[in-house]
Amino acid sequence: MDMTQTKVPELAEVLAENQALRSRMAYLLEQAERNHSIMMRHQAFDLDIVSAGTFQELVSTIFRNLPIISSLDAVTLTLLDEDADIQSVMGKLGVNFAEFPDLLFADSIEGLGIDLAERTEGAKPPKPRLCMYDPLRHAYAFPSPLHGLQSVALVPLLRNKRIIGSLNLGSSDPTRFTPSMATDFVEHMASIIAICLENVISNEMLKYIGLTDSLTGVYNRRYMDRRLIEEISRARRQEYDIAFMYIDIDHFKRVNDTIGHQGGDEVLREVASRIKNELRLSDSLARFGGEEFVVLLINANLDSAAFVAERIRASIAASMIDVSPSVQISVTASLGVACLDRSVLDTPVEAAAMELIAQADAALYQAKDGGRNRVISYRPAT
Ligand SMILES: Nc1nc2c(ncn2[C@@H]2O[C@H](COP(=O)(O)OP(=O)(O)OP(=O)(O)O)[C@@H](O)[C@H]2O)c(=O)[nH]1
Repeated sequence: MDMTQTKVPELAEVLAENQALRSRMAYLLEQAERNHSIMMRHQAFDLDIVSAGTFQELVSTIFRNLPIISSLDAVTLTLLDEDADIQSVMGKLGVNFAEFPDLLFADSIEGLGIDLAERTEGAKPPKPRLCMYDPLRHAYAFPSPLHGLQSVALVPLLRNKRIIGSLNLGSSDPTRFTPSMATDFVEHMASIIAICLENVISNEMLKYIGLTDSLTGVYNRRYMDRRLIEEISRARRQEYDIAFMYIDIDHFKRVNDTIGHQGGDEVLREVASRIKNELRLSDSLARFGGEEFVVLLINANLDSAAFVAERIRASIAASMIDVSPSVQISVTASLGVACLDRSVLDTPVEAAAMELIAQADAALYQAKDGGRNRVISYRPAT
């Protein structure tokens, strides 16, 4: 009997084993390549969101890229916004929420996509919840779910163990998110998203505070000076009219003397609100300091600006202002209106802005001089 033959495997066996190893290797290689490509895509995504400079940019990047790089069928983002500050400030900074139907806001932690019953007890931060999609339980996270949603991951967005929102991922594959799966990857992704969100929100809030008047909530002089330059350049390019209005409360010193400084502050707030009610969304209102307000009107010639000014004057004078339950006061205001002269194109924009402000101021002076509680339009001497 030939002993060597029993020890040496058949050639066919070796070939089969070799083939199996090769295909196993090819599979592992393919997996490694796939994982590498996923990792690269996620790294690119991380870079994109880290470099987003504004809230709008960050949110658009998340909604545009995350479904693609993670092969998801649904992505929604819920932000905890108890006093609606985020919505209010972002709205004022020009974020159009209609563009982001998957951006949701919750006024309490219960309104997030996180199942409170499942939240980890004690000081430990809540963990992501991966499970089958349930239209009832997940209605908060997916208010308008796509047809065929099967499994979801509700991932808390945490900053220093504080919940700031929830990232909600959905798939039409029932095995994509299951309770037994490891959650490190989604947790890591959510932590980067949470940092980015907190950064842009704080930056936008700071930006907003620097451009608004803390007493009345309307814009301040810094904002208006900047805006005026932008709008004059645009109005010149696109050939439309812009008008500028100065509004000064009459005898405001007397108001303060009669009802006190705090009462005066209340009057300023109410006057700001009455002016705002008469404006279009495209117009902007700022407090230039003291009892002076200014309005920049887009697409308005001198006559239409004077018409709006008259409405503002009437609304301020129309009814008493409730300073407190027992104190009411009646105030009037004088208004000066001027329109940008678009025929003069050789003046630098900054000089044109100063000129426009000065013209409205001169008209206001005439309104004061003429007896107050009136509107005067600036008409250049011909
Ligand atoms: N309550 C309050 N008063 C302010 C504020 N800023 C300025 N004032 C007051 O506004 C008053 C402005 O008075 P004046 O500039 O003399 O003008 P006026 O009394 O309104 O008289 P005319 O403008 O000529 O009608 C001053 O008494 C300031 O102290 C503020 O933030 N709050």
